[in-house]
Amino acid sequence: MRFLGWRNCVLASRGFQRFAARNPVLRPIARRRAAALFDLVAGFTYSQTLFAVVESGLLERLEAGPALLGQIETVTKLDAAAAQRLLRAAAALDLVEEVEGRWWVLGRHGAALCGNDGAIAMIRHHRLLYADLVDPLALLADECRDSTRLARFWKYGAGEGADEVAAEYSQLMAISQQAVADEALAVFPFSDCGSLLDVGGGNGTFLRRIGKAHPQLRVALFDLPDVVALAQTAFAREDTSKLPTFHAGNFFDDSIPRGYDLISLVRILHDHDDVPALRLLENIHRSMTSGARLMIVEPMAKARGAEAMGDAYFGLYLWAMGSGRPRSASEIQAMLGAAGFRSSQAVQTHQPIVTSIIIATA
Ligand SMILES: C[S@@+](CC[C@H](N)C(=O)[O-])C[C@H]1O[C@@H](n2cnc3c(N)ncnc32)[C@H](O)[C@@H]1O
Repeated sequence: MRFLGWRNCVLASRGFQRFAARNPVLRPIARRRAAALFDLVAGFTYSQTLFAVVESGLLERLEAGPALLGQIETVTKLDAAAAQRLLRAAAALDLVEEVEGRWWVLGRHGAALCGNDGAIAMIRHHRLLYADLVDPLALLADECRDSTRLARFWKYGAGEGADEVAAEYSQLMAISQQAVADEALAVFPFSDCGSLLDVGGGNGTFLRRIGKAHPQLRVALFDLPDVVALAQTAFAREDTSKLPTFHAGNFFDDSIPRGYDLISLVRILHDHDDVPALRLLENIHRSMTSGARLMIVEPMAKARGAEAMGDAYFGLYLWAMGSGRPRSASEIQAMLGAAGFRSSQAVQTHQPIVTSIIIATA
C-alpha cells in the first residue's frame, strides 16, 4: 500500500510528468503511457468510427480492392466531405490507408478484420451495448437494467420474440462460435473421448465443428425445446451423414442426459448469476459418472493478456444484459469444487481474448 501510494504521488506530480517527457530515457515510456491514457479517454470515438466503417459498407468495398473517393461516396452514401471525414478518422486508426493521395486501401487493422465474420457481427451488435451505456452510472446503479436494449435482445433472441431478432441472435452466436470451437480443438484431445454432450448447444455450431474434426465422437446436443427444434432444422438442411442426438429440456430443472464421457458448456456459465450457475454445475455433476469430464469454454476474467476484455468489456456487457458476470478461472474452479467435481484444471488457449478453457473431472 505504501509503495502504491508513493508511486501514484510520483505519477500524479506535474513536475515528474514534465521531467519524464523531457528525459531521453523516460520519454518513450511517458509517451506510451500518455497514448494509452488518451485511448481510454477517446475510446468511444474509435469504436464509433469502426462501427461507421463497417456499417457504411466501406470495409467491404476496400476488401474488394483499392477505391477512389468518388467510389467510396457511392458505397457509403456520404457526400465528399463526410466520406473524407470518415476516411481520415479511419486512417488514423489504421483501418484504412491512403495511397498516392487519391487511392484508398485497407489499413492493417482493416485487413485483419476482413474475413472475420464474428468480429464484424459483434461490431454491428454493439450498437445496442453503446446505447445502453449512454448513462453508465445509472446502469451500474441498476436503475434501468430491466429495460436495456441488450436485455430485450437476449430475451427475444432466445426464442421468445420476433423472427428477425432471433435470426440476428443465432447468427451472432454461430459466427462467433467458429473461433471458439477452433480454440477448443487446438488445445483439447477430443480423440481420447467416445462421446460428447454439448449442454446449451444452441444451433449446434460447436458440435458440428468438433464432430467434423473427430468423426469417432458420438455427439449430442441439449437445449431448450424451441432451440432444439431450430437446431434440428439446421442439421436437416445440411447433408450431414451423422446427426447428433437431440435432447430438449431445461438445464436447471431437468436431469441432464447420462452416458457421455465429455460434457461441454460453451459460453453458458457467464450468462448466469452465481446461484443459478452453481445449480447448473451441480445438476451436470449429478448426471456424470466418476472420471467423466466437463469442459467449460468461455471468456474469463483476469485472463493474462486479455484483462480488459474480462471485467471491463464482459463485466459491463453482462450487467447490461441483465444476468451473469465474467468469472476468473480460479472463481470457476472454486464453484466446480463446491458442485462436487473432484478436480479441475485451467488449460492455456492460444487466444484468451476469444476464450479460456477449464476441464473438470467428476
Ligand atoms: C449464449 S447461448 C450459447 C450457445 C452456444 N453454446 C454457443 O456458444 O454458441 C446460451 C444457450 O443456452 C441455452 N439456454 C439458456 N437457458 C437454458 C435452460 N434453462 N436450459 C437449457 N438451455 C438453455 C440457450 O437456448 C442458448 O442456446
